[in-house]
Amino acid sequence: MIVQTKRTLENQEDEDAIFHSCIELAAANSRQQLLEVITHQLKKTGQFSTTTLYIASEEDQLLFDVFPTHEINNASSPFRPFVRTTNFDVDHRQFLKEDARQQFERLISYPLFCAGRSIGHWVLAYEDEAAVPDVATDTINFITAQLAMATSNVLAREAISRQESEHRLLMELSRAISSIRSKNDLTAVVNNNLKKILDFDSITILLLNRDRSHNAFIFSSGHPYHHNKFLAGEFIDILSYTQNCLDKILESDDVATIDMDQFQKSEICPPHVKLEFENGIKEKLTIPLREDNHYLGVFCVNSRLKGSYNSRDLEMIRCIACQLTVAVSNILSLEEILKRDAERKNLLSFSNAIASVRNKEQLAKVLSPQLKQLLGIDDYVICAMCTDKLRYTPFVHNQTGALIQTETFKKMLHKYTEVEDGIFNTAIASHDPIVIDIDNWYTLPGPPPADKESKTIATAVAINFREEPVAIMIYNTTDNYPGVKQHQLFNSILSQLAIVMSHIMANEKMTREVSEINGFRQQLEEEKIYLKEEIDTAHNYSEIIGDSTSMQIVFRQIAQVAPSSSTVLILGETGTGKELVARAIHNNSPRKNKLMVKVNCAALPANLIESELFGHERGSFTGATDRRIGKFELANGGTLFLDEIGELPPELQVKLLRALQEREIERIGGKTTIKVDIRVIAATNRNLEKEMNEGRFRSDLYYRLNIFPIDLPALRHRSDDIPLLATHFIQLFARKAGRKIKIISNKILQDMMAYQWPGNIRELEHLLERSILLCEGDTLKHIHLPAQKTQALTCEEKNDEFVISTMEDNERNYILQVLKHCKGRVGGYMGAAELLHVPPSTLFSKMKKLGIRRDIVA
Ligand SMILES: Nc1ncnc2c1ncn2[C@@H]1O[C@H](COP(=O)(O)OP(=O)(O)OP(=O)(O)O)[C@@H](O)[C@H]1O
Repeated sequence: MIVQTKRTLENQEDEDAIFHSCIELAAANSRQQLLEVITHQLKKTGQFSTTTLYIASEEDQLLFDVFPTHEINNASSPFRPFVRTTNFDVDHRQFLKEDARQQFERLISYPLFCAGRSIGHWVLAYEDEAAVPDVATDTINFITAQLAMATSNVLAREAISRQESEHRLLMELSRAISSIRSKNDLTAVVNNNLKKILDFDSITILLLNRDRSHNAFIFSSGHPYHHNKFLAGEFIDILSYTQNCLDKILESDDVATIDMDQFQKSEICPPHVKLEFENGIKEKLTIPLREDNHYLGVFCVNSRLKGSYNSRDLEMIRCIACQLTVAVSNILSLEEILKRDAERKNLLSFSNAIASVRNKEQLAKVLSPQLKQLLGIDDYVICAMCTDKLRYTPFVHNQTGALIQTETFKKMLHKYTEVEDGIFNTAIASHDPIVIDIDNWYTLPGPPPADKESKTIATAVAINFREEPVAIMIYNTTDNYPGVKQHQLFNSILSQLAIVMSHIMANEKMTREVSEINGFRQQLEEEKIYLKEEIDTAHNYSEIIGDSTSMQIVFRQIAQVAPSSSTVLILGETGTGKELVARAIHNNSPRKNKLMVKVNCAALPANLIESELFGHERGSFTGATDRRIGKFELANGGTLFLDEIGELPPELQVKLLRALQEREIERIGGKTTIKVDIRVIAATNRNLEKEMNEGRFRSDLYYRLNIFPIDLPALRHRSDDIPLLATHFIQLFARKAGRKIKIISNKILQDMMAYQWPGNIRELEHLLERSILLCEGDTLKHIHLPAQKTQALTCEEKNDEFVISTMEDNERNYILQVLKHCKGRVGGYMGAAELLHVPPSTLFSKMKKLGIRRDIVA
């Protein structure tokens, strides 16, 4: 109900004034103009002392307050409680301050309606009750309607202009944000642009990386952090934002208002927020910066006043947060790009640095500064799995690292450790670096010892390269594990490292193998020289001289056994020609194009015979610096001549027996058996049967060897061969000495035939060689038979002289004798060819060569 006025308008002048005022009201563009019309024009009509216009906006906003004693302040306005009522008939003065209450006797309130909606009240204050005019209701309605419309117009204009301004500022912000490239740029925008749009005391922007493992803060210039002497720069990088606090903020997903009085008491309140509180911040508004499903950060507005932000401000904060999200996303992406770029550069520099590395020493030299520079790693040991795949051992380490210099670490650098030690195997199984718990460290069986005093912490990372795992153990004394922050770079570096290590390992293996091959080559060279000498020697004795019946038997046996691969046992006193016979068997066998390898079982120390026979692997015994193949392998495809077999130690007799039975051998220290195809010829001057009976020679080996025995007669038992042998050796040594000795006295010959020859043909050979050297003239008149057996003879008589003839002559004469004996028959039963053990065709060609005609003989 509208309060009735006491006085009525009396004349037309007043009506004109009201009409005029209303026209002016309609034309008012601003509060100022509106105020002027009310105070100057309408005052004439209302004759009030002062007036107030309340607008019932959402926030009960006071539009005008022209009370001289009151500040324009929403909170303190005396009419604030009534603006939502359409009228009030209470004694308004009770709401006035003391001085105002005394000043005004009457307050009249007129409701203002616009488009059917109450928009506020027009309150008139009168100092004197009597001064209240008596205005007609129509007139009052007319004026309030005009005033409501004018006020509504001004409010609409203001709203438009405010929106325009906000729009302009947001555009500016948007422009500024679009040019943000770094945290520094963002800080500048926060400081320069936000203040124009929003009223605040300070701003905090929290930036989160994807896994929220660390975050950075950007503080506006008014923030107390800028006054903290420990913190320099516009933003800081800290980990102190407790996860709980962060989760709580992000949970809201919209603007959340935090009462700092309460929050600073809670456990989850981070230190910098406490600092804000201590610096007078009473209210904090937070809103997450979210892009799709990722939280990029949090935007915080800090205020020293509580409840100072209205819904329009909150909308503005949301709007700013949207823009900041774009900026933060750009910053993080750009940082990621720059980080990747830097990592690529670092990786490239790392690749270049280690590209030329060829060995461990070079690797350590290059690696240590690189790991320090790129990842901040000081003390590290890189371990590689051994070839047995059961153990691992340090491969390369920082030789100048402080921790590694300690005695405990030095010891572990030469250790082999089981792969299943709880560290290496765990590191291999894990895709990520594993951090080793220092307390468990001591309970594990094999890991490198840690220095408990230095509080060492180890990080182990493993990588596989071509199924060869290598692990890097990094030691440090802080819990800021190197490599964690630059995980990707770390992994890339490790992958490259693994490649280089595998190259080094391959190089080392190759060098080892090359040296082994060189060893073999050298060995083969030696073998070649040895064999050449053997062959040269063999060639000297390629002819077995002897015509005695016993030698005929030997020849026959050689011819019988040679074509087969049967084992032959040659028995006979020393110097009877056992080796010569062995070589004859080999040269007449299908194996003649391969080697006949001789092993003198008596000439080697017992401990070397095995290696000599079967070979050995590198490192299989002290002194085995290289791999060496044995005589069995060397003779593969040919003949193995085991001279002096009777001297073989019993333990080797077993091994030899096995090798002969299995036809395969095993190198000393070797893990595999090697098949060999050899023919064995053994020889001894001992009575092997007696040796066997007396237990010095294994019976099984004896029977294995005694498959085809050839018994060589002692020279004293075939003395009729002495002239032939003497002729052969005199010719040989005379030629060698460049002499022409053709004649030997019959006396000497008879003495020689009477001599026992304990050294057999070798003794004869040496005696004649010496005698020829001492002989003067072309007749051998003296030989030096051992005195106790015989005496030196001097043969004076010419008719006693033994005429030396050539082999050819001897051969011719002998064939002639045989042909005579066979009555000129060459082939067939009991023909000369059969008696001489040669094919008839061979004998024919021989006869042709020697100029023997059958018919002459017959
Ligand atoms: N029938 C032979 N004709 C020519 N030379 C022979 C004959 N028999 C042996 N010799 C020579 O006698 C020397 C000794 O021969 P060989 O080494 O073969 O005897 P051995 O029985 O093997 O001796 P040892 O038992 O001492 O090893 C050699 O120089 C060899 O050429």
